[in-house]
Amino acid sequence: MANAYLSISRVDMTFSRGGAVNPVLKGINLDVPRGEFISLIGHSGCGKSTVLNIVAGLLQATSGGVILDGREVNAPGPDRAVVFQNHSLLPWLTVRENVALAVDKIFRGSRTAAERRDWVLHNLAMVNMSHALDRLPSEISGGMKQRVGIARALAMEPKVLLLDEPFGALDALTRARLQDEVIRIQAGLGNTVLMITHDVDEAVLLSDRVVMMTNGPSATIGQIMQVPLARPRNRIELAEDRVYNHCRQEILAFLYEKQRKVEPIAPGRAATAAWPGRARAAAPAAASMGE
Ligand SMILES: Nc1ncnc2c1ncn2[C@@H]1O[C@H](COP(=O)(O)OP(=O)(O)OP(=O)(O)O)[C@@H](O)[C@H]1O
Repeated sequence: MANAYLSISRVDMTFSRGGAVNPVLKGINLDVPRGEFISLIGHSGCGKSTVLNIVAGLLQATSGGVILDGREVNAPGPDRAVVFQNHSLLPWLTVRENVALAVDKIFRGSRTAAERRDWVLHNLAMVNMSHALDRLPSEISGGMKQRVGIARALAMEPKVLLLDEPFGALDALTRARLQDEVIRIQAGLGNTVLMITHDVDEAVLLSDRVVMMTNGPSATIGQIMQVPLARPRNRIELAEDRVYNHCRQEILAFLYEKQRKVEPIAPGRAATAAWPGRARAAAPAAASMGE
């Protein structure tokens, strides 16, 4: 793609340990223009985090590589901020200090102390955390911790924001509220985002494109779907929207029909099932769901 900002080219990844070889990714190609919001969806264990970690520079691909804004990625850097499912705030620092640590590290040479302080406050205000600046991570809820993690990532002004199931550990209502905040922030900032999710609605609601991965081993991109929904998006209005529901349907069909995942049943497991009377009836349904 001529206008690719982030380019993942011919990426293969094989993990080897003690003679065992695990070919996880095969031929991953993805070009992302600047400002695009991409979701990566696929069954558990197919290699989504491996893709994200390669883009983050935390893992080196076995072959192929990643180019971001014309430069090859081969180590972690401040141009790629990662938000993980479980917050990674330093427990002995307050909300404000956690964000300030990253801001000071990146902008010490280019912004004054007052500018950096204002920038920390601005980003925490953006995620509605101004009321808890001086609290420790242990004194705030899980959703608030994720907000601080998002503020910290945004404050770094990364070229690409990498979100690894950022709302995965939250209850449904908190998750919805945070998704709405990300929609609002994204409308203003237009970040380039690569987000891993297991949630079909989340993928459709937030993304410009949804990238669907095949099952491993040697997982690859099976399908890419454009989400032709105007922004800003409103979850309540979209619930009845024909295009929204078509997009949902397409992802569900990919995951549960084309990439139907059958978990292997260990020898002898069926016979020793906890509910012997129900084992035969329950097995097919359980086997069809990878996630
Ligand atoms: N550092 C590593 N060393 C060895 N194997 C790894 C490493 N990281 C991932 N794997 C293996 O690669 C495969 C893909 O893992 P990965 O975490 O990327 O999948 P995923 O799709 O993100 O899974 P989930 O949705 O459950 O988080 C798994 O078989 C996993 O065991």
